Amino acid sequence: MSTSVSSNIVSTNILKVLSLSPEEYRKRKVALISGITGQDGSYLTEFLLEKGYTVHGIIRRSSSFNTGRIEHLYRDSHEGPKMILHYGDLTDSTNLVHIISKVLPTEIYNLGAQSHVKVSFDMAEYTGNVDALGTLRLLDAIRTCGLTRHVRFYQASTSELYGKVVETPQSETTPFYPRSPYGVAKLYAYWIVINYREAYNMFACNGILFNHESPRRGRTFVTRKISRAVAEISLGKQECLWLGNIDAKRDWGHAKDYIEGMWLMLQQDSPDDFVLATGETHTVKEYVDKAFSVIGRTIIWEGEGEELVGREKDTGIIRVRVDPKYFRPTEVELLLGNPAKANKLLGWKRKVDFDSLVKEMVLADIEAIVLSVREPSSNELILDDLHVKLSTTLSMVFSGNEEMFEKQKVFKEIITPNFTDAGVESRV
Ligand SMILES: C[C@H]1O[C@H](OP(=O)(O)OP(=O)(O)OC[C@H]2O[C@@H](n3cnc4c(=O)[nH]c(N)nc43)[C@H](O)[C@@H]2O)[C@@H](O)[C@@H](O)C1=O
Repeated sequence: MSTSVSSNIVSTNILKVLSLSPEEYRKRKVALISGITGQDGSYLTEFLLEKGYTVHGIIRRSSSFNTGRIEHLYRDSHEGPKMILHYGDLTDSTNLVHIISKVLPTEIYNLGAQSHVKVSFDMAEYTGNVDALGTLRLLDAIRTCGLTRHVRFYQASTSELYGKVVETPQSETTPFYPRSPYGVAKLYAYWIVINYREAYNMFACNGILFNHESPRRGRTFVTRKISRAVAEISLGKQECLWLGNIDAKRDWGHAKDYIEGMWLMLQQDSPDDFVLATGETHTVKEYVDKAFSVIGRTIIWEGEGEELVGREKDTGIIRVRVDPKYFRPTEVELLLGNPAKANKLLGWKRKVDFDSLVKEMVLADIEAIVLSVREPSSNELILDDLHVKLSTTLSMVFSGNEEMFEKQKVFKEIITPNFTDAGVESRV
């Protein structure tokens, strides 16, 4: 199809939908997600598909695969796909206009960002371009397509806006004091959403989300870095974990719970901004302690500052050390959110508590390692050694827990054939 014919179809489509009332238009249930390949994007896609939406996602072109988290949702186009991916980028306005005019979404979730706080100090301009101006570009693309009255817009705002906090706990009325190029870029995005809401009467909301984690969290974020390391340590594949500021306090919830909150914001009668948080705060050190306790080990802390070490009680082995390279030029020391407004107006409440979150992440990482030993590249010796350590770890982790006991059986079924002589011969 030539470009001009395709453009004509796009404009005809827009004209058709503009004749619908916003209520009629919204009945189509079409979502567009930037950042669909990330942790939140993947959970949100599952959630919306379940609710009967057609989900479109914007993905950046990359020479390596970046769709691992949503691969399981992809169906062949001949089966009538419900998730459709488009190449695009928050730095490319023309492309955003084209995607929106083609997709004609009823809801847009702007989850795309350079989201790593430490990296934002190294890539400050890029972070501003994507996180701040990218939000403006999306909002303007909606206007360019004439869809301001039709589309509802969710902005992934963040507790990093509070930065050097001026009050605790932080709520929707707490003043902001961002402490990184990431936080500053998100501050622009927060205000441009409010400005477009007021200036053009758009249904646009900020979800001020505190840290939310899961087994799908990227491995450079501290919770996942720890859960992965603890899993590796339990299987004898790693000896020590190096961290930065382990006294930092965060309000950590489960990403799956927060996804529902995002959607709820767009289902209200009028647009507003909401904090989603657990109302609990924990230090990075507490996360480490809890993660090690999942594999039945206790960490004893010794020393201070950069000399601080975490020693395993039973063996005396140093399992945690501090590396200043992970420190940030300006740090956010404490975050603790007050989700009362979301509780009251959205009926939203987190379901997964801190202990369950840490446990799920550590177990998922153990599982991922177990499954990876099935790769043909593994060799017999490694498998043999791992089998002994794995059996010990599994018994400790799963003892006394009915639900986990079932999982242990599944793990054992998966790995056992790999470790028998015949299994190693035939499978590895
Ligand atoms: C809500 C907010 O949540 C996230 O931002 P973050 O809080 O910076 O997340 P993080 O897991 O990178 O750090 C948490 C804390 O842990 C400290 N920390 C210690 N040692 C290491 C360490 O080794 N690595 C990392 N990454 N952090 C460490 C670090 O200094 C910080 O105090 C993003 O999703 C962001 O997009 C967002 O919006």
